[in-house]
Amino acid sequence: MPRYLHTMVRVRDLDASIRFYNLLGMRELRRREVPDGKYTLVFVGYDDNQAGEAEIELTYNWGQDDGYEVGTGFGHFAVAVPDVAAAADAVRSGGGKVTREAGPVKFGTTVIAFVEDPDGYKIELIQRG
Ligand SMILES: C[C@@H](O)C(=O)SC[C@H](NC(=O)CC[C@H](N)C(=O)O)C(=O)NCC(=O)O
Ligand code: NI
Repeated sequence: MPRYLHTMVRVRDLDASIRFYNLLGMRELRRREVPDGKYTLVFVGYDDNQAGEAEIELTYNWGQDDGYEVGTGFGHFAVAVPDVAAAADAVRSGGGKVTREAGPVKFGTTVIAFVEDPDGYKIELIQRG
């Protein structure tokens, strides 16, 4: 049965990105240095990473520090949290960016919020459980 494994994004500063994803309760699951390709991969996800749980593959191209264009096509990653407002506050107190405060989704009822990682990739927080 095929499984969705990860989404890869290019980042400017691995430590800053990992610190941000730590604010969402994720941690560095594994890292792969590729000297021949001059890049490093860091996979972040949740501690209780069950088989099939999606991960984010942070790719750092050595020396590529001036950023990438996120573009208008990319929307967001989504993370389920028990309390969106509390999760958004945790991001804010940790120095992360909250771009849309907790509240019912437009035209709907599910409580969501949006936060942004250091490279401008958006993460939707969805209230679940
Ligand atoms: C179901 C949940 O995972 C969503 O992402 S719905 C969030 C909603 N999405 C859109 O409006 C998509 C269409 C929009 N024109 C776009 O291109 O992004 C959303 O972002 N709502 C905004 C809000 O503040 O509720
Ligand atoms: Ni969504």
